[in-house]
Amino acid sequence: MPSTRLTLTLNTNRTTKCPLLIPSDLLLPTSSLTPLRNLVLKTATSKLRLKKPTRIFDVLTGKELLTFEDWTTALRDPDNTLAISAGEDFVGVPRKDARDRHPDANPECPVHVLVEDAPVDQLALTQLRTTATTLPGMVAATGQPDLCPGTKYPVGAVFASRGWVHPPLIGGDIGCGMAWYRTGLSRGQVDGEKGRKVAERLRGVEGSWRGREERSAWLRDGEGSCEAGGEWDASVGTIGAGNHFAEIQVVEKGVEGTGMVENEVVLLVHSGSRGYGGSILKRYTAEGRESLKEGSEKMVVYMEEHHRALRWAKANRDLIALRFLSCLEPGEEAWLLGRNTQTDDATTDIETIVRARAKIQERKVVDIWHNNLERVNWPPSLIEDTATSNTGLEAKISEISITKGEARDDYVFVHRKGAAPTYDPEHNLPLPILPLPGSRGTPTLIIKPTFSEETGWGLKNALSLAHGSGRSMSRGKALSYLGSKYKHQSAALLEPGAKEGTWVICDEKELVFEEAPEAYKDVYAVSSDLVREGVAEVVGLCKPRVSYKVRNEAR
Ligand SMILES: Nc1nc2c(ncn2[C@@H]2O[C@H](COP(=O)(O)O)[C@@H](O)[C@H]2O)c(=O)[nH]1
Ligand SMILES: [Mn+2]
Repeated sequence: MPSTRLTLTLNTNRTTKCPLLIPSDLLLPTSSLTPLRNLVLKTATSKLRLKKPTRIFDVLTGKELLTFEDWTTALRDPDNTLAISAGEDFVGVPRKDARDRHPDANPECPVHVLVEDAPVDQLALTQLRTTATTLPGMVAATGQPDLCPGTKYPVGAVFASRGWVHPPLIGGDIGCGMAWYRTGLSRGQVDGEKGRKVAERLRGVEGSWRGREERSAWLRDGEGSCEAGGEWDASVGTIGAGNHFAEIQVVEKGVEGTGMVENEVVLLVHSGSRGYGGSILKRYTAEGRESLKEGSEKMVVYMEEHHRALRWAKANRDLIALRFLSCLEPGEEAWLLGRNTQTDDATTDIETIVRARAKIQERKVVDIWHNNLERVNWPPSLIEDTATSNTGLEAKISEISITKGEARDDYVFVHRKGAAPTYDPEHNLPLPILPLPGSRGTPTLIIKPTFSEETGWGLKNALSLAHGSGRSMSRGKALSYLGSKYKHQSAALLEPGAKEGTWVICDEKELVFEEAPEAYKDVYAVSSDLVREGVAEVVGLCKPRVSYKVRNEAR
């Protein structure tokens, strides 16, 4: 039997590869698997420079090679590739062959990639294309310019499907999103050294907010209660780990009529459904079946739970804003509720809580979910309406048909994972502005979605835009590379380099490096891709002054 040729690649970076010839005597049914495994792992150590390789996956199927049968199946395909892992699970979406393809998969699914200037990782493109062509029901996929690789599915991506929903595509942080709130401060109160004082005032915003009954009252909206249960509700009003943040920004270039006024100060809150969303996803992926058929009992219940988590996430952002405003505008009575009382069983009358939540809405400029699922009319089109059709494009685009379809072929489920919507689902109207944040050290652009015949009225961008600049380095890489680059200067990463810089509150050492501005792509490259593709305009700009991630309040 001739020897078998294959390729080894890093599980976490498919661009690093090396060839390997397996001698035929290692593949006899009577052979032990140990020499074969050792040869592969040893080659990975020497040629791929992987320090401690322990697991081997078939890239085609994503299956870990454990038994003799696994090995023979994997080596049957000429030139197959094995992904070598240092212990982590398989990264990416398996490319199943035609025999295994789901009957509702669409190998011809159109994939738009709106990227030219922004750098994009090959693994993210592979994840985007593989997901679009293998999961059932896919009708369109779009890679936004902030596209980057996820564990299995990409971030900065939008997938539209018919007849199926896929909970893992939007991930566990259901309802994560961003909201801008106006504050009563002006730039003179946050520029330069003043920013340090403002940062100092941001205390009492960690840990559970007040008592159970007050939280329960806060978690009521126009649809009733969106409580998740004591365990999860205790975290409402908290920012959470990772790259969630609340940031005080100066509006450098405002946008008339939107609440973003030049030289005023706004608060950008980025948070989601905390542990609650993750607990939902876990239940729907526990059995390994990740796609839900439309109309099945499981899908209907998932959609209900997902909707509740979206509402919870909004209530969370509003409560974070209340807690921050209580520090920023201490004399304002409406925000007093944001302060924690000494005892957990103290109660406030429900009226006060309802009033405070209403007051927060008055300060809100925009609030979007960037991890969510939505049923929308497809393909997007203009509704010909004699009342508006002669009054110019602006009037026409407010009539884009987004959620009105009834027949099955009229609508799709848009899955957003790290992608902002271009319209307000509640009022079914295009959104006037959206935040496009860069990082804690770079501007947040104010962008306006645009619609035109050339973009298929939103088809090309799947009615979505980039939600940020996206990572240029994985967390792991940022931690090791930036951690050693700034080894003796980590404190300097938390202070503004110049008058216009940012005071950063981040009492978690690893997060300082993982979330450093250098770990993100250039926000201007992302915006120029959106503008060139004809899906957005840049209409204004904010700059960060105080960025709050996490504070050890005992200090
Ligand atoms: N203005 C700030 N922007 C930030 C910060 N940290 C991250 N980011 C940007 O937000 C998005 C969020 O991405 P998500 O996938 O976690 O939702 C990210 O792409 C960055 O561009 C910050 O501290 N301040
Ligand atoms: Mn997010």
